[in-house]
Amino acid sequence: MVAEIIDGKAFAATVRGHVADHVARLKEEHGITPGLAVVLVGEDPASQVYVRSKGKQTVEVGMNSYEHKLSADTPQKDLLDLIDKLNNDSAVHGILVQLPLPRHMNEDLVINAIDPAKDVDGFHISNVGLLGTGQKSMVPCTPLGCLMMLRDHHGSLSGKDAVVIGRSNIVGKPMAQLLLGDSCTVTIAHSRTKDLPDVVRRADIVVAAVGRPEMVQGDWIKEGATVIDVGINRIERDGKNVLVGDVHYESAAAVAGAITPVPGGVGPMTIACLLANTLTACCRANGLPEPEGLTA
Ligand SMILES: NC(=O)C1=CN([C@@H]2O[C@H](COP(=O)(O)OP(=O)(O)OC[C@H]3O[C@@H](n4cnc5c(N)ncnc54)[C@H](OP(=O)(O)O)[C@@H]3O)[C@@H](O)[C@H]2O)C=CC1
Ligand SMILES: Nc1nc(=O)c2c([nH]1)NC[C@@H]1CN(c3ccc(C(=O)N[C@@H](CCC(=O)O)C(=O)O)cc3)C=[N+]21
Ligand SMILES: [Mg+2]
Repeated sequence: MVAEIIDGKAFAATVRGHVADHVARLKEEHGITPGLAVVLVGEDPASQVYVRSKGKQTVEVGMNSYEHKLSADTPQKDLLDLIDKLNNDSAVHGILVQLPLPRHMNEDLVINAIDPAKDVDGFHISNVGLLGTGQKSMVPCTPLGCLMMLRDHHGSLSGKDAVVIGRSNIVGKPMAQLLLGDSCTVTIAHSRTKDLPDVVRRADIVVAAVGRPEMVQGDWIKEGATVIDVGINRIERDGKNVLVGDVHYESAAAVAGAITPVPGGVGPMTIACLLANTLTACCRANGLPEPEGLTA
């Protein structure tokens, strides 16, 4: 079997197109422009790259982008004051604080200081609780992007065996909740899982969110399974810096039914879903109907 390549880059462009259309209508009919504030603390080069492309794409879909860059040694109190200001700024509909934060900061405390209605990452405990109980919430962007690609590829996910590798609060756990919501039988694997290859072999859907370059091998994959590779790992190969996923692409693509590439898979969908969430937050804040097909 040669896997179908799930083109996240193209899908993301389509999602951004829907967002841009809706934003244009909001402006025309209501004079409202959605605004996204992105806060970056410190100078991590990878984070700077993401923040730049988020800002660029925000403007491209017609939204306002507000970037706040704080130095790595900023006191936590100053960050909390900034979040308070953004919470109370009616031009700001979405707030994203880029993670990870410097070590002297308490990530849970900072995230939970964001107004849950503006928490476009979906990391606030209120949104986590709403998602876990099947209530309307802000859904984390990376898992939402994965879900959109899976629904697009399969139609219904009902009854499928899904394995999520990784149990982080930002990817693995919310991904598992979304798959459960679509009636998959969900297994969450992690570093203490016994015989991971054997667990993965049972899955119709594999979502890899581990942070270990090319760990998932082709001979772990059931023939015809769908493989979603969330991993973003920068490694050196033949003297060059390259980006690889958590899945060994070549061997997995030889057995899978469908697979997302890295780059060009989950990453672009994550940013498209951030814009979708910002639009959703703006519509909710103004009591207007939400865009269709852009939420879980
Ligand atoms: N494309 C995108 O938009 C995004 C990509 N990412 C990428 O996704 C990956 C995961 O990110 P994140 O969830 O934040 O990572 P974390 O480091 O927070 O979590 C990694 C998870 O993988 C598990 N794990 C580690 N080693 C193994 C192993 N050998 N076998 C099985 N499980 C293992 C850990 O288990 P345990 O809990 O037991 O330690 C943990 O649950 C990274 O490559 C990251 O860069 C992240 C966010 C967005
Ligand atoms: N509060 C917060 N929210 C996040 O959503 C968040 C975060 N912090 N911290 C870091 C991770 C990582 N992340 C990515 C987003 C896009 C790509 C992306 O677009 N990747 C491109 C390649 C980009 C490149 O070449 O480096 C691709 O996969 O094709 C990757 C990774 C969001 N994250
Ligand atoms: Mg983490």
